[in-house]
Amino acid sequence: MAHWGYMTTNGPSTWGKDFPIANGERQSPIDIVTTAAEYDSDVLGSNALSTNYTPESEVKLVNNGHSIMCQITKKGVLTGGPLGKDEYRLEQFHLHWGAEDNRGSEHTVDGKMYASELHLVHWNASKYSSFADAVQKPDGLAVLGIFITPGVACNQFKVISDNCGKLKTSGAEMTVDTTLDPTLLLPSNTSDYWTYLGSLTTPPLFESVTWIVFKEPVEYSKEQLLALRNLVDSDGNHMQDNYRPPAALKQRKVKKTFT
Ligand SMILES: NS(=O)(=O)c1ccc2c(c1)[C@H]1CCC[C@H]1[C@@H](c1ccc(O)cc1Cl)N2
Ligand SMILES: [Zn+2]
Repeated sequence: MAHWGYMTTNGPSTWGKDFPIANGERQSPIDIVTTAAEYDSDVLGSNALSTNYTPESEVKLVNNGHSIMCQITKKGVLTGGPLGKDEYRLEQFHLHWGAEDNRGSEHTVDGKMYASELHLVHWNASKYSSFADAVQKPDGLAVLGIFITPGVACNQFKVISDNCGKLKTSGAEMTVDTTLDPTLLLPSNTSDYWTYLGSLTTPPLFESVTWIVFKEPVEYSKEQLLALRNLVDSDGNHMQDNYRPPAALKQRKVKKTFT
């Protein structure tokens, strides 16, 4: 099969051919039905989700043909909440977005799509020796999902959006000599989130992700969203609508930390 992508010929509806797990029991993203989510108090209090990220001193950006990715080199740790005592290390972050503001996120909330969704990908460093070792394990990964809506510019995201023009083509990489604190990419409220067991949202679709999706969206400016839409993918087309539509919930429950 031609390399997977998001076009009619190689998009999400065709992925099951090469990646049968596409129709698995714990696929992502999902539509979050807010009234069906179960309040779970034990992810609060002492066991609150906690991020302890070290600001990057230089930023490594990669156009990997499907998204724009920032490879993390410092030792950022995510723990607590649904992750219990396990410490998950920040490996990279990337985004998904639409051709227009009315679509682009992967998770939806009662059917509502946001303009984009930022993913901070972590691997379970308490149990596994590397990202590659963790990527296929059922408790191997944890991804923070942050909804993005058009509004004021996000200053911390400027280092990415200001450099998209230099990362136009698939495979382009660059290192920017500036600091970036991943904590500042998170919404101000990190206590209210939904969480469920799911998968990577692109091939290889491994069912190894504990998803944590924050309720509060963050704002990026129109220009910052346009910078993403001007990237070029591995087929030479504008990198837009690089989101997978929601998969079936099947026998899963979504938990929430707020009433
Ligand atoms: N939308 S997402 O956050 O669910 C997502 C989906 C697929 C992949 C990733 C993130 C990223 C995360 C780190 C690995 C990378 C990628 C991959 C690359 C090389 C590999 O050998 C394996 C993998 Cl999984 N694939
Ligand atoms: Zn993603």
